[in-house]
Amino acid sequence: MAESAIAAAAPQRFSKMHGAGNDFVVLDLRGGQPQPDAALCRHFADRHLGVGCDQILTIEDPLSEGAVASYRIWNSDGSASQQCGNGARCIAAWLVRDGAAGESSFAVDSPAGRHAVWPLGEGYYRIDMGRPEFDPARIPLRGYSTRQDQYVLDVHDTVIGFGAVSMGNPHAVIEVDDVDAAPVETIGPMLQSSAEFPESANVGFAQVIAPDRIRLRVYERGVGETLACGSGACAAAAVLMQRGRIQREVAVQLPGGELRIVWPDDDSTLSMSGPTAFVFEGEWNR
Ligand SMILES: N[C@@H](CCC[C@H](N)C(=O)O)C(=O)O
Repeated sequence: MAESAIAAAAPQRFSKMHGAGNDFVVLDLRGGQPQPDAALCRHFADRHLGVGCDQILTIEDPLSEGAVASYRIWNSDGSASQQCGNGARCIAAWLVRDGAAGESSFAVDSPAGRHAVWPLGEGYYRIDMGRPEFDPARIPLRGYSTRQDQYVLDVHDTVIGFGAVSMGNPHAVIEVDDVDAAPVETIGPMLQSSAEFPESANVGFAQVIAPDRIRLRVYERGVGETLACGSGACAAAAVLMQRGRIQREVAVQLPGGELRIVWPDDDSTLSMSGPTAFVFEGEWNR
């Protein structure tokens, strides 16, 4: 395994956090410290040989005027993502604990853009996740020139109907009758590897429980099924709101916890609220 610059500059302090069970190793790289390479990310994420996490989040200097910091997202397989909803809340909590941000609203930058953050108290945060992007070219979803409420693909003789949206990162959303019985481990990787998703996708399985409540499981790109996916919750809510299946404010029940999504209308941005938790602090000495 290749040694990266960050591994050489040991010890590297980190925070272990989670948001609704989606867990993270958080590295403070402000001041221009080097990024971990893909091999080091995989090592951090390894649940037997490393710390164990779904994603590595790196906190860096702000990219836009007035933002407190920026962050990047690395999946457990070492691949980079543009967005992480649960991660955004954890970054916000980390910055508040650090003193870089206060208890009033502030802004952070991600690869997907700038996000307003509202501390809600008791570890809860609301994040402005931007406008859902349904244009197939921008998801990206190949083979379609116009957006559709429902796409239908035949992948290895399995017909899959799904909605598609970008929350900064690509998502497919499949509505199911019973989320407990959803074929997450088979259809998830199948759809991810289809040629129509050139950058793969996070695949959500959503069950409508009531007009203001859904259940959701997500097979994440670069990870597999996680206990919660914040951007996946936003994506599922946006797709089902667009179809008129649910109200514009909805609770999303995930295996690891509950998130609240509000998208007042198609022209507004969508916000996500939910919990954060610090698990432990550590030093990486390899
Ligand atoms: N768990 C995250 C999403 C993390 C990135 C995703 N796996 C991707 O590759 O796009 C969330 O809470 O949004």
